[in-house]
Amino acid sequence: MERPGRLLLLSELRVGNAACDVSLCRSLLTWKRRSSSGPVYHPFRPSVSHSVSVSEIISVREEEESRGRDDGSWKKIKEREGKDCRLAFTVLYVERRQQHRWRCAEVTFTCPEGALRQHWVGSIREQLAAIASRPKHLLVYINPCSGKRKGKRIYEEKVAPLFAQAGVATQVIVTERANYARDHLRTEAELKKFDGVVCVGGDGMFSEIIHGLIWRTQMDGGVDPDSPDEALLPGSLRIGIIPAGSTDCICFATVGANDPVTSALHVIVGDSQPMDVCSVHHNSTFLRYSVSLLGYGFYGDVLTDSERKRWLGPARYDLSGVKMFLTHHYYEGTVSYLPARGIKGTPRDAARCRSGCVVCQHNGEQLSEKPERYEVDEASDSENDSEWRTIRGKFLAINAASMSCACPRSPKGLSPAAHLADGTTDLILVRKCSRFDFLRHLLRHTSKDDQFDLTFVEVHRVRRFRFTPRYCQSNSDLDMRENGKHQLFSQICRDHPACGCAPAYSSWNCDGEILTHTAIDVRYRDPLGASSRILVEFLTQEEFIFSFLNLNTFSFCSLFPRVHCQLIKLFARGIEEPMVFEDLPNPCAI
Ligand SMILES: Nc1ncnc2c1ncn2[C@@H]1O[C@H](COP(=O)(O)OP(=O)(O)OP(=O)(O)O)[C@@H](O)[C@H]1O
Ligand SMILES: CCCCCCCCCCCCC/C=C/[C@@H](O)[C@H](CO)NC(=O)CCCCC
Ligand SMILES: [Ca+2]
Repeated sequence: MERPGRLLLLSELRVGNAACDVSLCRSLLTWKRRSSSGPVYHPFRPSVSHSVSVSEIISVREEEESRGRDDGSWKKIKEREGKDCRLAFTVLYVERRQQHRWRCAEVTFTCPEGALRQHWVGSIREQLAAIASRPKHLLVYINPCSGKRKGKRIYEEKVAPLFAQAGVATQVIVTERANYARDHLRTEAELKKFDGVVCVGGDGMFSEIIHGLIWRTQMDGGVDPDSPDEALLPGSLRIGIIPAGSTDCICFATVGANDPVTSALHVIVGDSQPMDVCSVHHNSTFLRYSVSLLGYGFYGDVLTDSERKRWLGPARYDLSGVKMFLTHHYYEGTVSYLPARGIKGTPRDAARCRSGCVVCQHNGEQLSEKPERYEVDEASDSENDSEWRTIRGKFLAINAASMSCACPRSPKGLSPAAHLADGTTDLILVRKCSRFDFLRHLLRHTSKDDQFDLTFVEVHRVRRFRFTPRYCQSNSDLDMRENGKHQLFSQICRDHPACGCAPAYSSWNCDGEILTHTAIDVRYRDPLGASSRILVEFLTQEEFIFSFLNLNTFSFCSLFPRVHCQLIKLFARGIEEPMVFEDLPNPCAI
């Protein structure tokens, strides 16, 4: 029962034809039909109560007589009820639908007198204004080329009206080229003016935003993003994703749906979901950040192949997926990893990362409370350290999933028990096996069966890992020149299958972007270290050869990813547990 001291307002108002007891407490707006009201008194029908948390109210508006609906229904209501519409106000709020979708519902209350309406509207607005986490000014980037190229329309038709209703001001930028948003955030955007950044697009667009924001934060804070040992500074701006892409994996895994209206509502109510970010390095060179999948082998090859089929839209992944499955390439090399210690959770848990996840909370606190220990541990990390484990073999896929990677194609994701914000990534190794077995593994991503319960699959929860393809194992940049040539020719052979030469290298799929030599451009600002200079020199030669042969992929030999716990925050709350039956909204309630 609500303590009387917390009750702000209690009135008898009408909702449609029904008289209702309406109350506003500090956190709840409730309206309950009086059991004797309505056209027919029904002694056995229980009076129905609705409650909306103030935190999920989008806005409140005063109804105007002139706010005409086309059919003049306001006039009809007025005549029917004998009421003055100027005494009515409407509350817009979040309503939960199936499959984690949210919609904007509304309820109109009619007051017996104008002063009471003012009191109600004023009180609700005051409550909303007191919610500090709600964004008031957003910077919005729209990728007009994402997915089915509907980003602009989705924003204008579904999202902008909601932001306007909620009084959220926006500066909207339609990108003119790839990396436009990233570069704008890095150099030009006046970030102090905004409470958050929203991207309309797919995972690639989200990736641009985090690259821009994380870079800017490190520059402003004097942190060297190249160093794999330096702790990165968390940014202050939250990021919203309005899904309009082909996979929308980050949106799906943080909200539970890839639905623009749902995502817009999560932004409006000011949700906050921390997320891990994996920084990928080659020696002392930063390459890219990843929040979802860092994949070598199958997913690298699917992505490389699908990029040539962009014109097909989202279907390109299906076609390339089948093609690369039939091709059945495996890659030889060494995986080393640093198992995550002192944390809760394993990749084989039945429990899932859900809204308010205790595993993420626990591990996040653990890492923030003991940063020194974490740093000391990391400083002593080396391949000789007994903590590091090494596996050599032939692999069809090497995947690191920093979160589940759930998406419409695979609703439970690549690593169903992975966590959004626990400071770890799940390293999944799929060893060479028959096509039939690999198909069993892949198909289990779409069913309830456990994709890890197979002899040729292993999964480890790690903080850092390294993969070195066999032909790079000398691991020296100078040797990379020779290996680069090897890579170059195996690439040619891949494109000319008649010669029967299997490629020695795959590409890295980093959140749906191929890790190419162009990744290196983000680090030119600093004086280069000696080994990096050799690498860049090498890359420049390769760039020339690649562009001459029109080949655009390049695989870095040894990659060194490291997870940064809860580095960024999204306008999301994690996937909510399904509601119990009684909580479901009853459309016939009043
Ligand atoms: N104006 C633009 N013209 C061309 N490309 C752009 C433009 N703006 C952004 N891009 C690039 O388009 C690429 C794909 O965008 P995005 O990720 O939004 O869609 P998608 O690939 O269809 O979806 P997903 O990543 O979910 O599979 C990104 O790499 C992004 O950098
Ligand atoms: C023979 C076929 C059997 C079918 C098996 C289906 C298995 C589906 C697993 C889906 C895993 C999605 C991983 C998500 C990765 C994203 O970070 C990335 C960016 O959007 N998307 C891709 O790389 C796009 C990669 C899409 C791969 C299908
Ligand atoms: Ca994680």
